[in-house]
Order: sequence, then structure tokens, then C-alpha cells
Amino acid sequence: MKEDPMTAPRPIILTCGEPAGVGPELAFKALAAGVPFVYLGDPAHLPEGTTWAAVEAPGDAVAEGVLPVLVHPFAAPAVPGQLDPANAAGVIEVIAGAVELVQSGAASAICTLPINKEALKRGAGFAFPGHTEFLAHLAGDLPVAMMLASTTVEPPCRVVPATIHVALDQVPVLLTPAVLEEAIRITDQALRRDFGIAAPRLAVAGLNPHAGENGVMGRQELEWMAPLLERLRAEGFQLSGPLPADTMFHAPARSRYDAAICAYHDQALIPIKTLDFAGGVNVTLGLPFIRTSPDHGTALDIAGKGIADPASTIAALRMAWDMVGRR
Ligand SMILES: NC(=O)C1=CN([C@@H]2O[C@H](COP(=O)(O)OP(=O)(O)OC[C@H]3O[C@@H](n4cnc5c(N)ncnc54)[C@H](O)[C@@H]3O)[C@@H](O)[C@H]2O)C=CC1
Ligand SMILES: NCC(=O)COP(=O)(O)O
Repeated sequence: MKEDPMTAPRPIILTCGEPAGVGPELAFKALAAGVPFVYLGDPAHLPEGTTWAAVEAPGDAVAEGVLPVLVHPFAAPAVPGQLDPANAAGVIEVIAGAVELVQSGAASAICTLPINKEALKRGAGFAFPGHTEFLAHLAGDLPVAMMLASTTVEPPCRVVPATIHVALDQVPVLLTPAVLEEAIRITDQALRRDFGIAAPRLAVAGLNPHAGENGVMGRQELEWMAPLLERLRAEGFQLSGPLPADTMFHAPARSRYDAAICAYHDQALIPIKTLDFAGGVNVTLGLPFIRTSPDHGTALDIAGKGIADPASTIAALRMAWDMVGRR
């Protein structure tokens, strides 16, 4: 049945992600989010017995309790837990298709189910280490930042790694004043626009143990991080740091800031995934459209067993919908 396009809410596109992972089984469970979304993927990959209906356009209505599916046929069936290179191209096409739908105005946001980066690289020569970088490219090679945000802990834990999917030995090379400044600026703006925080407070982690301890355990903090933060404070940014990363994530420390800008992936993601694995949401900041994702990966070890927890996907859909409302 077609809805009145003037009044129908434009739904979120939930991309299928890796079909051999937990994505397909999370899609139906995610109806519990109570926000409008449509699944983009191959219905043949959904668990047997899933109640779904094909729709032609994102806004087409289906009965309550039925998963609406924008059908994107894949090359091969999916065997839970077993990656198939034949399906890599389909996974990439679905992400690109979702971007087209949101950019055309047919959808309000994108929520991505997890992909297996290695599978995409080996199966389709995917040139990006993750959604974040691919979406930035599709949006016109924009500078973006990756934020992971808790939804069930207080004070909240929000983290932004200034370098993202890079090898640890590259971090000191790639973490430059320009890269850190960009992460600070993008995060400050996104907290205002998408999280309703009028005067964001950012805490910046040092790179070295004890934030270098005045130069005895590394010099980046003294040589350029502190001067950069000083310059940005003079512009009006509310910044603390560079702080020792090991002591900035306990609850009293988190109450002093709205988001932590970290030097590298694990410095940022270990605290949030420890504090709120079930409720964590990954958000790409700086895109012209809204994109969220559960914080976890493809979980091949449990795929197909029906035990995957939908909480993070539900939180991601709700966060995207809140952002739609704010914008
Ligand atoms: N946004 C994305 O597309 C993301 C993709 N990945 C990709 O996922 C793949 C696997 O990554 P891993 O490091 O193994 O992390 P993972 O999150 O897939 O799994 C880590 C552990 O958490 C469990 N787990 C994950 N999600 C769960 C859920 N919903 N319910 C219950 N248990 C759950 C898994 O069973 C496993 O024991 C990699 O290829 C990685 O690149 C990882 C994170 C995000
Ligand atoms: N560890 C987080 C992660 O890999 C998410 O990456 P992306 O696919 O959202 O870019």
C-alpha cells in the first residue's frame, strides 16, 4: 500500500551489512526500536520464518510487525558464519544505494549493519577500511570523524579517535596538529547540531603514557598538542588536555566533558565498548546526511544462532531518528 508522500515519515535505511554475519537476524529484531526504517538487502539472507514484505520505495507502508524490505539481490545465498567473496560486491552496492536514497530525499538517515572489512577487500577489492571512510568518499571526500556514543551509562561516554582505522605504528605519523584540529572542530559542531549540546566541552587525550609526563615519556604533548589546544581555546573552544588517557574515562572524569578526542582507535573504543557494549552507537560526524550503526561487528561466531543482542542496533536506529528530529 502506498502512503501519502506528503505526510509519511521518511524512514531510515537499514543496510544489511555482511550477510553471513548477525546483520540479517538483527534486522527483524530491530523493529522493536519503534522508529520507521526499511531494510535494504537480499530477503533470501533473512533467517527462515522472518515476516517480511517487499516495498518499492522507502516510504511504502507494510503491516505492523512486518519487516519492510527494499530488495537488493545478491550473487549468492548466505551461510551464517561463512564469508563468501561472491557477496562482497552486493554489500558495497547496498551501502552506496542507501547513500543515494538519503541524498535524493527518499530516506531520512542511514543505519548500517556491520560489514566484514577483510571480506570486502578480498572479495571486491574494497579500497576503504570501513563505512566511515567509504561514506566520506561517497559524500564528496569530506572530512569526517567517527564517534562512538553510549546510550545507557551516566555520565555518557562519547569518544572520537582522531586517527581511525590505521596500524598502531602509523599513529604517531598520522596524528598531526591538522588531523587533531579537524577532529576537534567536527566534533564540536556535531555535538551542537546532532546532540543538542549548546556549549560542548571536549577532553583531548595525550598520545603517550601519562600524556608524556612533561616530556619524559614522549614529547608530542609538549611540542604541539598543548600549543594547539591553547590556540583553539583562544578561539572559544572548551578544551581540557592533553590528558592521560588511562584516567579520563571513569565516571567523575566523564562528568567533566561531553566527548573525548582520542589519539587512536583502541584508546577510544576500549572504554566505550567496556562501559556500554550493548548500548553503544557509532555515528559518522561531518557528513551531510545522518549515519549511525551498532558498535559491534559481524559476530560470525554467533551468526545464525538467533542469540545476537539487538540492543545496539535498536539504540543506533533511535539515535538516528532523534537526529532526524533535531535537524
Ligand atoms: N560498523 C561495522 O561495520 C563494524 C564492523 N566490524 C567488523 O566485524 C568483524 C568482526 O569483528 P570483531 O572484532 O570480532 O567484533 P565483533 O563485535 O563482531 O565480535 C566481538 C565479540 O562480541 C560478540 N558480539 C558482537 N555483537 C554481538 C551482539 N549483537 N550480540 C551478542 N554478542 C555480540 C561476538 O559474538 C564476539 O564474541 C571484523 O571484520 C570487523 O572489521 C567491527 C566493528 C564495526
Ligand atoms: N571499530 C569500529 C569500526 O570498525 C566501525 O567502522 P565503520 O565501518 O563504521 O567505519
